[in-house]
Amino acid sequence: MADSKLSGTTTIIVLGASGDLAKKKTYPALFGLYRNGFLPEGTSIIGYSRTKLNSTEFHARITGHMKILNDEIKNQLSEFLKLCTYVSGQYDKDEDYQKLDKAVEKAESLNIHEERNRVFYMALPPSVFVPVAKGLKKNVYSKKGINRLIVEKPFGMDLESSRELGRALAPLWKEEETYRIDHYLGKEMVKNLLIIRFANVFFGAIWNRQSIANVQITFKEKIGTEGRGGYFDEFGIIRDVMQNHLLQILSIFAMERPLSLSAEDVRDEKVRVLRCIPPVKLEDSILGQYTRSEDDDSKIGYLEDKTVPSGSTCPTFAACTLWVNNERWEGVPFILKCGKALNEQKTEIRVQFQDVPGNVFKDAPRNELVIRVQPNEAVYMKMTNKLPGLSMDTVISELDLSYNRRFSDLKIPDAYEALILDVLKGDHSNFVRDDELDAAWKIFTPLLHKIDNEKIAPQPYAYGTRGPPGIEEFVSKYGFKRPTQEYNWPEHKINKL
Ligand SMILES: NC(=O)C1=CN([C@@H]2O[C@H](COP(=O)(O)OP(=O)(O)OC[C@H]3O[C@@H](n4cnc5c(N)ncnc54)[C@H](OP(=O)(O)O)[C@@H]3O)[C@@H](O)[C@H]2O)C=CC1
Ligand SMILES: O=C1O[C@H](COP(=O)(O)O)[C@@H](O)[C@H](O)[C@H]1O
Repeated sequence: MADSKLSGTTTIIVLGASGDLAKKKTYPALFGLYRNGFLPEGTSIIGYSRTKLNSTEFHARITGHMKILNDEIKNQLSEFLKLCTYVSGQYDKDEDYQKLDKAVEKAESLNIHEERNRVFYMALPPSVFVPVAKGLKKNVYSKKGINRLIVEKPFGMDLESSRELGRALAPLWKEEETYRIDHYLGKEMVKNLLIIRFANVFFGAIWNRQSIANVQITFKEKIGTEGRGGYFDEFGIIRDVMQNHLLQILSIFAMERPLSLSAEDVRDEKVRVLRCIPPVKLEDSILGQYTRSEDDDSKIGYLEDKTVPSGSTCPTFAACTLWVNNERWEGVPFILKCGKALNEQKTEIRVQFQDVPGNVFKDAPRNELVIRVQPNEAVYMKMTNKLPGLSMDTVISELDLSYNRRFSDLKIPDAYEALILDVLKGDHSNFVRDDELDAAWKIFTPLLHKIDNEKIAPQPYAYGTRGPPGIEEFVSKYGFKRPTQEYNWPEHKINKL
């Protein structure tokens, strides 16, 4: 039952409905599902948070980030808003939750179905996860249907706090009722990884230490922590992005073939590979913190942000090399890099293959497979080709699967849309299991404690650059080789015309 598709009356309750995540991600995703007919018939959506808002104010808030491109969408939105109501209340008061329960019952009474399912989405800061999970279980839990609880990251600050959170939630919500979101698992290209790897015989054959020299998983953002400095400073870039999003990508990239595509089989393999990774060492890491831009005065340094504590040593950039000690990967460096206030926005996996053995050509650079998660989803393989003409000169070219050309008529769903739909279907495959979380924290906790306790000074880098100056040397230390030949991607020329 717990893993089945919801039917009957379904109420989605968004806790923290007045907040940033709810307005930027949760409600736009729910609207996307509504427009595409993916919400179960008779769904109601009830927002709950402390702020007192009337219905007009609430609707204005949750629609602020929705793209209303034409009249059809405008009409759909006004129908969608009829499903969305709001209740204000505290996170630690039984009587407020009972008020919420009454509102849910009222919405349910409009439907004839016996079964009454409730999906609770905690778009909340972690400090209130436990009181809210308790209040909901005690006062709002459905006795006549299925209950599901969606929990946002961060799941703790380190191994111990994550276990503590787990111990507090476990007696209230069963593992099969809990959906821990890592929204990168809902991204199209991350979901595609399983298919690229296990449905293509040629990739299957070279996915190992014999062919692959190194793997880089990179997350870059152009914006800094503007306005979020207070929150960010407690966590830093490793907890914000690397320990979750990048490690999730690594685990799917490196895991063995699952027995089946069932959630437990997939997650068993992810856990198994995570357990082969020893804790990251400080010597295998480089930390950075951005300073003022050299050419744009509006781009201030991290420490100049008024929400950041003065003298903070919080890293806004990190590169860490992980080792997967198993038969497939021993000796292959997995370089995870992430940072804010950098030169570009992108998330990609760059697989660099070994040198050509016994090479007879003057300049045959390494092959690379690039899986670009965002923006402009693409899979391309950089290969060496004969330069057309009378010589035997070589040129770097590409086998290119650019989604905007190949799948131009298909829409790539938003990650949150895909994940909320999975919750409605009862599919846990793209959610983080408790033992997976534990294994992920074990890899990063010793390093995080060292950074926090010893206040390891990050290297400064200017806003809008590629990161700390040492990054080049860092990646080349792990065997990454930049080609000596210039590489021109034809689209660059087209864009310049
Ligand atoms: N389908 C498509 O959309 C395709 C697009 N292209 C485009 O062609 C261009 C070149 O492709 P590609 O070679 O894959 O990517 P890049 O040249 O952007 O990056 C290649 C590697 O070199 C590093 N690097 C980039 N600039 C520097 C620098 N100045 N100094 C040192 N290291 C650097 C990058 O590191 P880091 O990531 O850390 O910056 C990355 O690891 C890109 O813009 C790419 O998007 C190519 C093929 C297909
Ligand atoms: O979880 C987080 O992710 C976002 C980046 O998400 P994306 O889908 O826009 O790539 C990041 O900005 C934020 O700091 C982090 O908490």
